[in-house]
Amino acid sequence: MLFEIVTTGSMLGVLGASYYKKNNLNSDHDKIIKIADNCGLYTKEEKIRLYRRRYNKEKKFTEYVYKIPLGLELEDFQDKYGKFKDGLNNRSVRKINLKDFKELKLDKTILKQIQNIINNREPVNKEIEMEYDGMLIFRVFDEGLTKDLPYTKEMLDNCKGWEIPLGVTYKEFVKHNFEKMQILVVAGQTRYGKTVFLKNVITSLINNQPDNLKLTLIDLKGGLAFSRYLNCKQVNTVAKNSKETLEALEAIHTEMVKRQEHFLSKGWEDIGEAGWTERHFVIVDEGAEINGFEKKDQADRALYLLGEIARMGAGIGYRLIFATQYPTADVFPRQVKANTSAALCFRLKNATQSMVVLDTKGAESLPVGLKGRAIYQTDCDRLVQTPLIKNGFIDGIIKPHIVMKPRSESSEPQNSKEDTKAGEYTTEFKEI
Ligand SMILES: Nc1ncnc2c1ncn2[C@@H]1O[C@H](COP(=O)(O)OP(=O)(O)OP(=O)(O)O)[C@@H](O)[C@H]1O
Repeated sequence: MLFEIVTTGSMLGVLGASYYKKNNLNSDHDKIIKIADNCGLYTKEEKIRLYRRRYNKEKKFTEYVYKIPLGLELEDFQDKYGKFKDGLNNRSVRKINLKDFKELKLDKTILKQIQNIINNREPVNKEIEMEYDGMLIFRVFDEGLTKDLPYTKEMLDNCKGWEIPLGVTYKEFVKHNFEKMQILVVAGQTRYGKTVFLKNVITSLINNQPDNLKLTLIDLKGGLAFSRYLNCKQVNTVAKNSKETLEALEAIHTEMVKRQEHFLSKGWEDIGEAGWTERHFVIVDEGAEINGFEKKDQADRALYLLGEIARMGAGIGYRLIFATQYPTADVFPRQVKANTSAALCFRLKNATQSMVVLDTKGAESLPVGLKGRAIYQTDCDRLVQTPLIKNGFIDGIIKPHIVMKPRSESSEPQNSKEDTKAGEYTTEFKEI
């Protein structure tokens, strides 16, 4: 009996799926034609004409190739992107999930359960992409960007060197490479995923570069978010207030100046040429708090030092991540903004804030309440879903890297010599 139901169910599922695909193909093409018509994308003599259609099974998209009327160009169609996208997503579809048949309960409600499976409808979530290559290429992806991306070990294994898993777009996995883009600004309204992303960065780097990573964590939200990393051997400092922040930044600055002199004396152009493998990451969570330091001269000094790390640091092995929920012009040290090559921007309050971070509007229009959704800006802007890393997963990864460190009230870096004054520590340069 069970076998019959499952077999019948599977057959219905297969038929349903192929019915869905066939109709889906036709209706998407019909819709594209109709939307183009309604948007005035035709001339007196001609309308767009389908030349070829092909389904890419692996990447799950249908490619429609259209001949477009003379006098129209790709941009005319791209301008109507929103209309095409909404038009292709304006309904729900019957979707039979085969795995639901496996979960059937053998009781008197069985027919009802099968009916529910067959009548199941889900909103469509397609993404489109347009390109011109003598013809207009219209790619309709079966699935748009996911709303939910768990962080996995596979993602981590996929990252090499100084890469970390940044997230996914609707069509690919995206990594951020700190060797190529050494400064990263992270912005977003509260509770949209900044801290989770920073924990992703720290955990990924600890796992992939355990012997080369050095971390200075400046957590001006009280130090709780980063507390689980406190005893990791890669963590040099966790600074939680203005005093500790200044001490840590002064120490880094002193070290940077010495390192620069050393490079000069050796004739090395950068850390690559020096052959040094260590990278020192300075991660600031809630950079806007610096402006709120009690003494203005302390705030100015801290912003200046961060600016110096951004200006001088990249070539000699320093990396900076500056995160804030209040991206106004005065929050960003000028040098940080000027030297930033990448930004990850979650939803922001308004277009002005978006302009500060991305130099363009858009972050204010990201979906309300959708955590982890962001614009990743490098040489282009990409809409991404960032991975959600769970604390249990983090603890498993960092466990082998935890060492017992002496508890100290001060945030003086672990490798500072006892006789150095606060804000000063000695770096021994090792040639390899
Ligand atoms: N990528 C993600 N995917 C799904 N949910 C997420 C993601 N990132 C964060 N969240 C959820 O949102 C909550 C808030 O995230 P997070 O603490 O990173 O926010 P935040 O931007 O740092 O906020 P605040 O500025 O107030 O510290 C998390 O506890 C988690 O439940």
